[in-house]
Amino acid sequence: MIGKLNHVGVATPSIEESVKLYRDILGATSIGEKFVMEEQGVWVCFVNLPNSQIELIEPYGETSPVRAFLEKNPKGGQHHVCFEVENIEAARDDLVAKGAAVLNGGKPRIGAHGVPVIFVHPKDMGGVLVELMETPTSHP
Ligand SMILES: C[C@@H](C(=O)O)C(=O)SCCNC(=O)CCNC(=O)[C@H](O)C(C)(C)COP(=O)(O)OP(=O)(O)OC[C@H]1O[C@@H](n2cnc3c(N)ncnc32)[C@H](O)[C@@H]1OP(=O)(O)O
Ligand SMILES: [Co+2]
Repeated sequence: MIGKLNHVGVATPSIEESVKLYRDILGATSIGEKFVMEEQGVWVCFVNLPNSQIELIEPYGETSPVRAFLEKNPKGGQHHVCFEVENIEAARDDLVAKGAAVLNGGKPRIGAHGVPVIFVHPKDMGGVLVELMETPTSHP
């Protein structure tokens, strides 16, 4: 069912500080502007790589889903992996039928690429928070 790895989410207490690591230490040359995703409760900034992206995420608002993660991991860390799927509802239905816990009641939200996304609880994915997003080109 899953297709390309779209991005790896990295939680950070400061996008500005993380950008310095990817730019100055690892030499990333294409880094986008920081923007807010209010509904998702995060600030987002993409580090663009030839074959994928690192999605830097910083909490936005009191109810941000990243807050608890940063309390446990104050310096930040790898937070989720995101795979592309052709159809988000079909993917969701398939996962639910297989007994996986799809977060937000299984209701897709619009993600940072402007396409619907869902998340699978890490307890059902061997400790890895998995995001699925509809392939951008397959979406009108
Ligand atoms: C913009 C968008 C995009 O790309 O388009 C994004 O990515 S937004 C990315 C940010 N948005 C999201 O993450 C939305 C989905 N995430 C969530 O709803 C939440 O963060 C949960 C994954 C349900 C975790 O919530 P919460 O911390 O309250 O934990 P919980 O009580 O349900 O479960 C706790 C157990 O899960 C573990 N746990 C929590 N976050 C984890 C993570 N990121 N990776 C691996 N394990 C994780 C805890 O250590 C704990 O393990 P133990 O029980 O062993 O101690
Ligand atoms: Co993401």
